[in-house]
Amino acid sequence: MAQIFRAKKATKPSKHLALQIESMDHQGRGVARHDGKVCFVAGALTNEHVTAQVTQAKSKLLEAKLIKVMTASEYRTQPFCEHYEQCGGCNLQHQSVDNQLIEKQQAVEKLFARFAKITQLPWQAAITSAPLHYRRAARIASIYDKKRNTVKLGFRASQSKQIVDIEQCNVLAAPFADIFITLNALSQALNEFKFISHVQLCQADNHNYVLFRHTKALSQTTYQAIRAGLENYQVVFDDGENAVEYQQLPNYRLPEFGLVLEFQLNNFIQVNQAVNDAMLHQAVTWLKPRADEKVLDLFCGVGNFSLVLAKYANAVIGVEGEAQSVAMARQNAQTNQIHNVQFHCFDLTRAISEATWFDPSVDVLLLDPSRTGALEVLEQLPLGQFSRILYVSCDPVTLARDAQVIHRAGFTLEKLGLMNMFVHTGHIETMALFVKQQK
Ligand SMILES: C[S@@+](CC[C@H](N)C(=O)[O-])C[C@H]1O[C@@H](n2cnc3c(N)ncnc32)[C@H](O)[C@@H]1O
Repeated sequence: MAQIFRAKKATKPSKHLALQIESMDHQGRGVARHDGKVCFVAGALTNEHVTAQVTQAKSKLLEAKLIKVMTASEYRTQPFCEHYEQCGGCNLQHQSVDNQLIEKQQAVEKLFARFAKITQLPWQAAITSAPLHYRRAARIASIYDKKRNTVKLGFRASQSKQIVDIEQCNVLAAPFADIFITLNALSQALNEFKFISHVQLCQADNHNYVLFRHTKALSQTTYQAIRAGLENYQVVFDDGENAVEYQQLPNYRLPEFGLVLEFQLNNFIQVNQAVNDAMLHQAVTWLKPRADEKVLDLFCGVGNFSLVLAKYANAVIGVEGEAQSVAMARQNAQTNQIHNVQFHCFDLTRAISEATWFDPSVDVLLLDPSRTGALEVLEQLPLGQFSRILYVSCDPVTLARDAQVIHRAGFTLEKLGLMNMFVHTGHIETMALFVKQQK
């Protein structure tokens, strides 16, 4: 039987579209319209006229790659980093810092109007940060290329699993900006570097830490060579099975509150120290916890908010899902001699009927969830028992969704403020104060 061979269809690159950018979304992408569809263009700014090529088409949405800026926004700036085009890190370097905040605020307004049906937001001044060297913690990927017998070290490329070789990163805390040179030299000199899956950096207040996560045992020679190459840092190793051995645990100080918090490198800590200090100050100023009040701090980590609030309130209950963070929070309460706080380990997506920490006499609720938000717990808590709810959010979509639940429970959004925790990135961090309406 004759076989028919059909020539493979060549994938046609889509033609370039001329687009007028109308606004920016909550991920920092330009938003335009084309043929009745919404089109997202990463790298484009409001009011720009650009050409772009469609990379993904859905029934109502298009995603397009920026080809050329025909008319530039007055807020367009020259990116400061040579890796900007490839690295998935700081995707807003082409936008002035002030304008980043304005656009982020507008993106939050749209989400609140859409999900929570709240308009006229009570904006307060944003918490801002130094634009460079603000990141005290970061994770560097380390990938072994078997074919070439080389190790690639760097950050993930934008929307990809590829690693971008980094030479210098100027948003990292100053002691780490050039560390890639040393790490690359070590990876070339040491055969066993191929067993390293990632390197974690952390500028604590006592030392600068570098953690090497390895998937196979390393020889003493490799341990010593890594330590010798990084003699100005505290080097620690994590084999994924045994507890990491620290000569001294990393810590950070909260000078305004006279606290020192210890943590382990796999615990969550707020990445931008200056913004964290200002955020804690703002939380106390907005909440005004009184000496006769009890506070519930959900998603409490190593006690960042709980221990501060315990200085003002009658008692604080902190709840956190990661056992090791809870252990650190308890230790931090002890070393700081704070006795009116208790910490509980609990997965806050679970039924709170199983919670031993629930106390119907708590007056104030603070929530600081990860990006998935706090819907499960908010829908279960009898919100009417609280007089104030402070929501610290790292995702405006889940904040707006959860705000609807709080709003429906009879609370008014009284204050809202951005916190520019991750300058030059599309991340939006927000603090929202809800106050129970008087009947
Ligand atoms: C954004 S961090 C905030 C931590 C702390 N409030 C701070 O300021 O450092 C979110 C915390 O929520 C915890 N978490 C995430 N999902 C959780 C869950 N389902 N139940 C309980 N805790 C969870 C994480 O381990 C992390 O410590």
